[in-house]
Amino acid sequence: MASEVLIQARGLTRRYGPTVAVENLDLTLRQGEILGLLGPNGAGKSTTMKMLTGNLAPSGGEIEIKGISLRENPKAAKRHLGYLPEQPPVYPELTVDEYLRFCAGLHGLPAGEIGAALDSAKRDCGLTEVGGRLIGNLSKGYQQRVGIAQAILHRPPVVILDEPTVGLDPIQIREIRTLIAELGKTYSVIVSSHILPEIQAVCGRVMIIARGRVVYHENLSALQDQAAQIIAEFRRTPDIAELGAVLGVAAVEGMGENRYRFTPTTEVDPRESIVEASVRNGWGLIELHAQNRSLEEIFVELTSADLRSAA
Ligand SMILES: Nc1ncnc2c1ncn2[C@@H]1O[C@H](COP(=O)(O)OP(=O)(O)OP(=O)(O)O)[C@@H](O)[C@H]1O
Repeated sequence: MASEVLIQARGLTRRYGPTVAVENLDLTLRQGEILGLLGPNGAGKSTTMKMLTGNLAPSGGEIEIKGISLRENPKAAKRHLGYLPEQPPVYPELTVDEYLRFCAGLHGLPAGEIGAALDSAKRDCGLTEVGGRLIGNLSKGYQQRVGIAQAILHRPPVVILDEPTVGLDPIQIREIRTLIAELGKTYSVIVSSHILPEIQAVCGRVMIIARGRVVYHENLSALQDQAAQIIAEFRRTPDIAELGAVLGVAAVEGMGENRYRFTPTTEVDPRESIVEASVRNGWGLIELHAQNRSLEEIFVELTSADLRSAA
């Protein structure tokens, strides 16, 4: 049985004057998922997250959190969300405990539950030892943990983290990634990043956005499948429709000078059929090899293809 839908956004659009920051974006988050929102700087990730968390009114579209309309009933809908904005909202002059206690009040936790909520959020985020320390004296990685702790204090089913590793050193990045993966066992998470390996490390599903539009939306293994490609070169120009119809070919595109790039289906290796089709049609196959593109290359291709089509 499919798990419960926690966030359902349809046709989300946000304009800033003439700039369309997010355009007609649909997004679904189900129970137990870690969804990655991946895109280059300025793609619209923060704008999307601000809308999803009720911190920015959309110019168009609808958002439901656990079936509650964020527009019609924002207070009830937001109760199910924890949010870490791109700039962590921590107060350097407070201790970790003072700050989390203050946040517990903002989340409306009953006084009798605050102590236990603090203990559990600190435990989940590896902060138990630093409760009495001033936030301003903590490393950036620990400050980020504090930001995450305030997002989970009230144990919301959904946690939304905007670029949680920006500005951290490689060790801190690794620690925060591990923490997000751990959180994914308890919470459903949306995490944004402009760094592909980040999303690869923690997410099951990825949504790639560029210039405010979704350019790819699938699970990561499907993106991995796209990475396997076959390159062929012919003496004579083949019929592209016939190439596309070859057994095992999901897609084909010309690379110029009678070179073609094939994306195979996941079931069948099309190389033998390409050879047969070439012999049958007299295309003169002179080169055929498999090539594995990195996910990084696919990401750049997807996001820059969108830039090209916009231009
Ligand atoms: N308050 C604003 N006023 C005008 N334009 C804005 C505003 N906020 C964002 N934008 C524009 O909207 C677009 C999307 O911005 P957004 O911050 O959502 O992107 P992002 O993917 O989060 O990028 P980054 O990782 O750099 O924060 C950009 O072109 C940005 O310049």
